[in-house]
Amino acid sequence: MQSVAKTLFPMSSEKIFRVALRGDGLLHSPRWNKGTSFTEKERKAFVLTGRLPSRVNTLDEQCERAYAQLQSRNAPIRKNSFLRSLKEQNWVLYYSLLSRHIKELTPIVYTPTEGDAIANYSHLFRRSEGMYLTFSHQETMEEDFLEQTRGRDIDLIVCTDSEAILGIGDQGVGGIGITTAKSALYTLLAGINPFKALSVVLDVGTNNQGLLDDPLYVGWQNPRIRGEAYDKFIDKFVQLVRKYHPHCLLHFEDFGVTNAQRLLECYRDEHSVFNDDIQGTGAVTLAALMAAVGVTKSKLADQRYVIYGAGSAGLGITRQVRDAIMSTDGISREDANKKFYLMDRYGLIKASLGDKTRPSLSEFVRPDDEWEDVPTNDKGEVELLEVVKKIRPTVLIGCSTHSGAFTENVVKTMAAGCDRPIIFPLSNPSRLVEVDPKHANDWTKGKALLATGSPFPPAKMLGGQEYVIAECNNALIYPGLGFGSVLCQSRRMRDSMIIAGAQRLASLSPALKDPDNALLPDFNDAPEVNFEVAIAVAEQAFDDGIAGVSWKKEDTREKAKERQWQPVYGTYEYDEGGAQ
Ligand SMILES: NC(=O)c1ccc[n+]([C@@H]2O[C@H](COP(=O)([O-])OP(=O)(O)OC[C@H]3O[C@@H](n4cnc5c(N)ncnc54)[C@H](O)[C@@H]3O)[C@@H](O)[C@H]2O)c1
Ligand SMILES: O=C(O)C[C@H](O)C(=O)O
Ligand SMILES: [Mn+2]
Repeated sequence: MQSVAKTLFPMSSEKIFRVALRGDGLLHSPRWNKGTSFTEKERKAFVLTGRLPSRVNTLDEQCERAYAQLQSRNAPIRKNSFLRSLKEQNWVLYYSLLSRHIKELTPIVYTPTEGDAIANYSHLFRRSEGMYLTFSHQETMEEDFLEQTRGRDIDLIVCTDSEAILGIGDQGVGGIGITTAKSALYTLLAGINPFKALSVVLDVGTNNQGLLDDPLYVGWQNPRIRGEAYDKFIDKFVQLVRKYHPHCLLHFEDFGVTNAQRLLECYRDEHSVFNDDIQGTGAVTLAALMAAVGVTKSKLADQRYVIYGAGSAGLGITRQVRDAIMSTDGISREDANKKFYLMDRYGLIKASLGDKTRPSLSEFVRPDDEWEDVPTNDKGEVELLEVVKKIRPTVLIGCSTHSGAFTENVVKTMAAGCDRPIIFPLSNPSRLVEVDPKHANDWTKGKALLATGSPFPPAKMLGGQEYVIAECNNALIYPGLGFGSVLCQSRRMRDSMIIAGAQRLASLSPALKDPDNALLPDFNDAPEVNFEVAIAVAEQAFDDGIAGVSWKKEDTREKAKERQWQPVYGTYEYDEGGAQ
């Protein structure tokens, strides 16, 4: 695939906008501001002549200047704050710059750097972005919500309660940063109009002691609300979304493991809701696994899976792959369940763990008698090495936040038991990875099929050639899944739509053509890939009879192109009754 930004975002637009803002109001609106790109005619019409230096720049020139300014900052976190400030000033310039340097700049505005920005949110704070709905102010929730959404046709709402941000845990109000990052990627990679997207932090307090003790913390300094009061607060918010924006996609991000699955089940039959950590991660990992079994010329059903870290991502992956095994290989649910060995902080999930495991894991609990002959640690837990020795897994997936858990011994033992071990250390940010892919590659003499959650440099294969480490991050699929459902106004995000998206992504794997190539498409191609995913999702909604639009399935591709927001300047005409 060739450079995507060029095909998706042509560099000129004939669009004419009627705009009501003038002067400073216009220059301070990131939606409308063009900075030095306002034409002579616009400068006169919008009283900008004395407010701007005389030279009119093209968008290319603006991007060149902004890129040079960015390069003068060395630390990724400083680049992150520069780009945040650019987003506050001018959306077209921000997204245009990112789309020209996707692979270089995504890690700056998203994982891993955004993790550092979130962890330091209160200290780096300059300006608010998005919507802050706080438990202690819930009596004004509806007013607060309407204040920012009135008159806006919202397509997408990304929300978090910040309990499990990336792999860095409870981040309190700083979690707003993951919602704005996820939302930015919806625009960058799928063309969701940023004016139609909303980022929301549901501030229900925090159990992060560092934040509770920090005098500069900007969120609600109170222990996390739990139980019925929490459920009511979340429900109040969801019902507002349903009431005012019945067609929008509600994306849940980084909720804690005790709430994520529960909330998804609670609302998915009444609104288009999507949990990225469960469903997005499940879908992208399924696509990577489909590609990997294509390389090993086997089937998903032939594998023995060890899933290390049975939280939202671990269980989401397990269920997604289990469902695919059932539907593509015609195996019963019970038999498909048996192919998975789930592990968590108490070792292998087996029956005698009792209450230590969550009810949602019940289908995958291993019987105790299966493990009677296996040594345990002094707490009676079965550790990863023992599981690997006994099961001889062909697939080992990490989503535990346990950095370094896949030790040399574990990886070498696995490699001794199968020809091409499939090893996906998916924990983010990079420093939490279960094994550095370079080590996994060396310890398996280049035989491992690898994918990680954050970007890593290529490894060297035995013959000296480079092995590109696939970036198995949900960003390769969630923008497309979301855009697909928004496009066809399905009002539900069905499993069948997610599977259609995963299959489309798998069909784009470079490893299909060359087994030594990466398991997933390069991140530079993420816009094109997400576009294809969106088409597959919308077409599936038509097949399922739940597309809510008047056009026909055959028109999906064309409608998708029309619907995409592009980071290019239109032409403005002043109109008192125009857009603000
Ligand atoms: N690559 C991706 O697209 C992607 C997507 C989602 C999550 N993730 C990453 O996966 C990790 C988990 O995310 P999540 O949303 O599932 O979080 P989560 O909190 O729901 O789950 C983490 C699970 O790991 C378990 N765990 C913690 N320490 C462990 C240990 N030492 N050994 C075994 N298990 C342990 C926890 O008990 C919990 O069940 C994070 O690092 C996150 O960044 C990656
Ligand atoms: O945000 C990411 O990079 C992926 C994922 O949703 C995560 O929580 O790690
Ligand atoms: Mn996440």
